[in-house]
Amino acid sequence: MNNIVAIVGRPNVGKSTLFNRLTQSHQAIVDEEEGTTRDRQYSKVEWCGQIFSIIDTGGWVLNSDDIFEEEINKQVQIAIEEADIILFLVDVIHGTTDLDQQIAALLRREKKLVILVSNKADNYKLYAQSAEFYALGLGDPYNVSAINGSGTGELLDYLISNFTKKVDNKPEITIPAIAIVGKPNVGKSSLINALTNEERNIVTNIAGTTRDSIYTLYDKFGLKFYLVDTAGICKKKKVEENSEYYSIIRAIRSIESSDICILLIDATQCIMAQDINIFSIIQKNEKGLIIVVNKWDLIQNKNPKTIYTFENAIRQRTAPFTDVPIIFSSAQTKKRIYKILQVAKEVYDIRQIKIPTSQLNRILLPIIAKTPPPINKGKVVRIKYVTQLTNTIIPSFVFFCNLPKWIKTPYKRFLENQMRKNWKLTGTPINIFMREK
Ligand SMILES: Nc1nc2c(ncn2[C@@H]2O[C@H](COP(=O)(O)OP(=O)(O)OP(=O)(O)O)[C@@H](O)[C@H]2O)c(=O)[nH]1
Ligand SMILES: Nc1nc2c(ncn2[C@@H]2O[C@H](COP(=O)(O)OP(=O)(O)OP(=O)(O)O)[C@@H](O)[C@H]2O)c(=O)[nH]1
Repeated sequence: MNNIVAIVGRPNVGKSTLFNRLTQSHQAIVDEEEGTTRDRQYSKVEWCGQIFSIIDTGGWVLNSDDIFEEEINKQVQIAIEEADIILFLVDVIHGTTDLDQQIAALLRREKKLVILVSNKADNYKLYAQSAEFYALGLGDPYNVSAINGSGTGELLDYLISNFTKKVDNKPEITIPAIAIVGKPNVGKSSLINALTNEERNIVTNIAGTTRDSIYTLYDKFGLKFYLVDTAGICKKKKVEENSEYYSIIRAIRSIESSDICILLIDATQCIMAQDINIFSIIQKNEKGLIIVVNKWDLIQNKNPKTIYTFENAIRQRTAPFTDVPIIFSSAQTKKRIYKILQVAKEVYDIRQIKIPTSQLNRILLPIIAKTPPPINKGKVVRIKYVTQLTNTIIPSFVFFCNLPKWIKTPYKRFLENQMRKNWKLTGTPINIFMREK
């Protein structure tokens, strides 16, 4: 499981600029494709071989200039509880404000590691000014300029040198670990209860260190699986219950610790921005995915078109990742809840698919011959053969060709779609790599 880093600070100190700087120029690992829209809230970063998740608290409020101090304080509190390291951003051009002092006071009270970042230090003259931040009582300020990038490499070095070693405590790798995630009130607890009620077969309940995930083993309906839960949840108070930021930061840990995510959406609301946020975290973590439309019992006058309309709406919003099972169920009436587990197991098995090289080439080469990569600036790209990589977490395929760099995202998508048409890869992301040969 990865470390989680949260960026906090008052509006306008440059949180989103720093987030973009850290995630874009230093290779956000999953977003490397050109043309993918990046959301500012969550990303995975790789620095010197270490992968971590980074969250920008500011991303959760639309017009953050107007947000109340109370809201900022709440977010800082959640970050303190849930993140591993906090980057506290201040603005060296503007200097210390009352709100900075309030946030610092909150941060000083806790034991969590806080890195004080003095942003907008675009030149040496400004570096000297950052001395005023010592008064915040959080140690040395780190001078960075999110805009021109200076200091950010050192900041990342320091950040990763402070990571705690995370031991993945999932006991057996051959059993699927399933996380049930979704926005507040969609029915996550109800589904877990429906699946596990009167359950007498709980074999183990392995709790890791405080912030790690808990894996509970179930042996039910002929299926063995772990349900992933996050430690430290129960002490949450009412105030935080409806905060999207809170539900997201909680979801991140469960998602990272699982193989398969069951994303619950509410039938009475269909698919909304908050659902899409969680969906994209699942995608970025390359997990198996099943979308469950819960509370299906509340939809009146269902006819064959109803499901079709729902499915369409979901696939439109989640494009281009549309090869995902969608199940309509009710945690309350228990309709189709076992189907969810069956499909989860199917997706888990699909992730282990091994396609023989001969089969890949027999099917894909004629397709490629018929629709070759487009000629780009006079360069003709020839794909010679394709093979699957072994020992990968998700199915990963290498296409050998003369000019790998000239194969762009649309053609890779075309190849992926062809693979999905010819092999059942539903519910799992796949990797397509181009290599020179
Ligand atoms: N000079 C300078 N300006 C910066 C730097 N980083 C950010 N800014 C500017 O500061 C302003 C605020 O930046 P944002 O990244 O939107 O700040 P934020 O903290 O995310 O703000 P909220 O969305 O309101 O929470 C923008 O005009 C940025 O261009 C920097 O390193 N140097
Ligand atoms: N009609 C109907 N109501 C449901 C169903 N599933 C859950 N509910 C109701 O929806 C409400 C929220 O359910 P929870 O299981 O607490 O939702 P949750 O996602 O765990 O909520 P948070 O803990 O806030 O994240 C409760 O009142 C449930 O009784 C369903 O399938 N049908």
